Amino acid sequence: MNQSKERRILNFVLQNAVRGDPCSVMETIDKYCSEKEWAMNVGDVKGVILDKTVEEINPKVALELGTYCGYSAVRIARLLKAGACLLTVEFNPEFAAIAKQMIEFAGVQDKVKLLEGPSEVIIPQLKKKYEVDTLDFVFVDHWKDRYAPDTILLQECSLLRKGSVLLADNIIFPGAPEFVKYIRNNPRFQCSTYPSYLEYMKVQDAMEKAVFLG
Ligand SMILES: Oc1cc(-c2ccc(F)cc2)cc2cncnc12
Ligand SMILES: [Mg+2]
Repeated sequence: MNQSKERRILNFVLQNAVRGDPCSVMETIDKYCSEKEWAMNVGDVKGVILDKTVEEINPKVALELGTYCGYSAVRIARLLKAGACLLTVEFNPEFAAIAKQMIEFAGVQDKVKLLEGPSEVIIPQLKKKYEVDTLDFVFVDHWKDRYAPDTILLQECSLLRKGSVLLADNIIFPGAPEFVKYIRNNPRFQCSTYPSYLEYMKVQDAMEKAVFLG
């Protein structure tokens, strides 16, 4: 049975990156996906916006919606301080299996908890099953038509507190119009837009930062 693109990305990392070195893993994924096969990692350009947001917040508890191959999980986890953790949600079992190996190879597994399942099922479990109180940071990077409902669900599950920060990928391309409409017209969020480019492409994209006001 021929290999998936995600398996080819992982194999390229296993053969070319430095085990235990998150930056090496990120650089190797970016090299493969810009030179050989495009893939929907947040990438090295929007990744800097993600880095700066994580460094500014210095989250103790972070959530990622949409793990894919684990690129942004590695990217976020490498910046987390001792005792901080990232919960990352992936509903596709093949992607989750690849991401698990990617996260372990990068050596950030002690900071990352990979939760396999649909976000609408996992989010309501975070408090009781995963012992989350509130989330300091949420990276929204899964299916665009889940962005708005999951943001509402996070609020309904009391997972946001005054100052919690959401950062959403792809609000221009592929776009998340319902989410943008919801979040920018919601007085409980302070929004700002970060124009950028689609990963590995000369195509405009942007990230939306939304601070929950409580
Ligand atoms: O960053 C992303 C990019 C694209 C995407 C797909 C097709 C295309 F042509 C261009 C871009 C899809 C995504 C799905 N989930 C999370 N992130 C994504
Ligand atoms: Mg994305």
